[in-house]
Amino acid sequence: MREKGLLIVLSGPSGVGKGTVRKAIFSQPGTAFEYSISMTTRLPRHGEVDGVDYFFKKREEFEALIEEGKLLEYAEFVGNYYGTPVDYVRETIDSGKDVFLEIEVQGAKQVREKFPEGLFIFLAPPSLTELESRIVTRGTETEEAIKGRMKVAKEEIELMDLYDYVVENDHVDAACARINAIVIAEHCRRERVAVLYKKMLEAE
Ligand SMILES: Nc1nc2c(ncn2[C@@H]2O[C@H](COP(=O)(O)OP(=O)(O)O)[C@@H](O)[C@H]2O)c(=O)[nH]1
Ligand SMILES: Nc1ncnc2c1ncn2[C@@H]1O[C@H](COP(=O)(O)OP(=O)(O)O)[C@@H](O)[C@H]1O
Repeated sequence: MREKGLLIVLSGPSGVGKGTVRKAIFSQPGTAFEYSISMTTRLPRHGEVDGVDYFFKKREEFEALIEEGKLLEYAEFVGNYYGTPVDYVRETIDSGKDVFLEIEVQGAKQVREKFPEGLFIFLAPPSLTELESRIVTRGTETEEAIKGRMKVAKEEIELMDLYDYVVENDHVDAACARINAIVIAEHCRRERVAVLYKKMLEAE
C-alpha cells in the first residue's frame, strides 16, 4: 500500500535541458506528478504568469521567506534567488502524491541533506560539446558568460555521483521515458521493501 508520495528531484548543469524535459513530462496526458512551483526574484519573462511559472518575489520578500524557514532549499543563480516552498512539498507528499522539483545543483544538494529519502535524478548532456552548443543555441548568454557556464558545468558534472540515477538527455522523448521508468521502478522497489518489512514485524 502506498503511503507517502515520492520527492523527485531533477537537476543537472545549466543548459542541459532540465526545463525542456520537465515541460515535456508535464505535457504528457495523465502525468501523475505534482510540479512544485518555485519562488524567484528574477523578473517574469514575456508570457510568464505569477503562480504558474514561478511565484515572483521581491528580494526582501524572498529573504523574509528564508528567515522564516519557508524554503526547503534555495540558491542564488545568475544574480537571482530561486527556492522551493517547503509547506507545499511536505503537504503534497503527505497526501500520497509525487512531487517533482526541477532545480539547479546547489539546491539539489541541500534537498539531499534535508530529505535523503528523495529520488535524485541527474540530467546529463551527451557531451560537453553538445552542452556548449545548447547554451549557444538558446541565445541567452554572452560569449564571456558561456565560458563561465562551461567551467561551472564541469564542476557540476563531477557531482553526478551524489545522485541515484543519471539520465542522458540525448533526445527529449527518450529522457522523459527514462525518467518515467525510474519513477515506476522506485515505487515498486520502495513498496516491496515496505510491505516485506511490515510482514516481518507482524510475524514477530
Ligand atoms: N535551487 C533552485 N533552483 C531552481 C528553482 N527553480 C528553478 N531553478 C533553476 O534555476 C535555473 C534558472 O531558471 P530560469 O530562470 O527559469 O531559467 P532557465 O535557465 O531558462 O531555466 C534553472 O537551472 C532552474 O532549474 C528552485 O526552486 N531552486
Ligand atoms: N534533447 C535535446 N536535444 C537538443 N536540444 C535540446 C535538448 N533538450 C534541450 N535542448 C535545448 O537546449 C537548450 C537548453 O535547454 P533548457 O531546457 O533551457 O536547459 P536548462 O533548463 O537545463 O538550463 C534549449 O535551447 C533547448 O531547446
